[in-house]
Amino acid sequence: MLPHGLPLQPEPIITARELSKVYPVAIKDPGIIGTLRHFFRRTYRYIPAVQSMSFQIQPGEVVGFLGPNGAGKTTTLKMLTGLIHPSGGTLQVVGHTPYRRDPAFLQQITLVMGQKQQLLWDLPAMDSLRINAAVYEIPEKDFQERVGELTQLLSLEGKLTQPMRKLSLGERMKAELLAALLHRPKILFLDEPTLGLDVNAQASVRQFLRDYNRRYGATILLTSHYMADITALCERVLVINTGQLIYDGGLEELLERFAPYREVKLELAQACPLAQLQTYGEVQAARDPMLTEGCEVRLWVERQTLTQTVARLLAELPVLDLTVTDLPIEEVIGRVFQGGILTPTDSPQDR
Ligand SMILES: Nc1ncnc2c1ncn2[C@@H]1O[C@H](COP(=O)(O)OP(=O)(O)OP(=O)(O)O)[C@@H](O)[C@H]1O
Repeated sequence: MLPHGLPLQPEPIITARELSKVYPVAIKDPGIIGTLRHFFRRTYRYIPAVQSMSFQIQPGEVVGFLGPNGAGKTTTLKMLTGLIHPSGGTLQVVGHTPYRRDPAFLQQITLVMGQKQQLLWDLPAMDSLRINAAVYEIPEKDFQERVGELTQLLSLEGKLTQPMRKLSLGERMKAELLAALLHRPKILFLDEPTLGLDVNAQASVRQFLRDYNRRYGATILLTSHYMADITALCERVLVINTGQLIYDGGLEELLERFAPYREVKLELAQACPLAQLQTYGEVQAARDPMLTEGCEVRLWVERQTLTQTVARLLAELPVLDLTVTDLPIEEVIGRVFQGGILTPTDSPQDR
């Protein structure tokens, strides 16, 4: 505790300052002349994948990385884990500079990529786990204990002795997680950990990650295109667009600030002209092909005027049924990406 009674703020486990990555890509003109020219004198185009990104993460946090395709999420994870060298800025992860790849650093982190496997396809997972145990110098007793515990947490009983190719996609992903956690890392970097899994398998991976975070206080940084992963696991999100950090803060706050609408679903006794519907709110005609001849309408109405608008709808239109719901989270995030609603400094920390 500090002298004035405030709890001591722990040291951040990750600190990125002005982090950048530019990929040089060689340009080759088509044809034999282009090939020859390319051979003797290369010209490059530079892709700014990550631009001047600064953030800190505290031990035990679960943080979601959100962004559309090509935003720079994987590039950031690769820099955080030391797989690639930043082009600019500084980075400290558990007190280390990642790209030096010190063994003491590697002992404390793990990276799981949903589209890449580390366990060998034709071998039972247990054989690969033994190799990992040797690499990380895990004593036999600890190995047995950890495999037992993780097997139970992941419901993988009886699966580790079968060749990987005989396991389901979900079981393979869980075995990958088990292998990635055998050395008890303090930070988990997860790139699309539920990619391609069915809803049940996704839910069980999520549940596992939540339990693991609580049990060991592990810090988790994850990217996912499934919003359910983010809402179930992350209180805080970093939103990246075209390599820039455009939001750093609470997920709830992001939704509150950038979804100032609610969806009003109407069933009308008879069709109503579009022009009139537009006086009540934003008509989601694209989502309702029946709009022109049918009687079902979806409107996005500003929260502030919701009560008056609903009263007007009921008074002025032949309403059979009316429901009000929050916008689906995917819609909100999609709007944040598309609309440039945020600017690079528009995050709660800056206000
Ligand atoms: N090795 C590379 N060489 C050149 N450009 C690259 C390389 N890797 C990524 N890029 C480019 O950098 C940008 C960021 O890519 P990155 O893979 O980090 O995005 P992402 O947010 O993870 O996307 P996704 O959600 O599709 O996985 C993209 O424009 C991509 O084409």
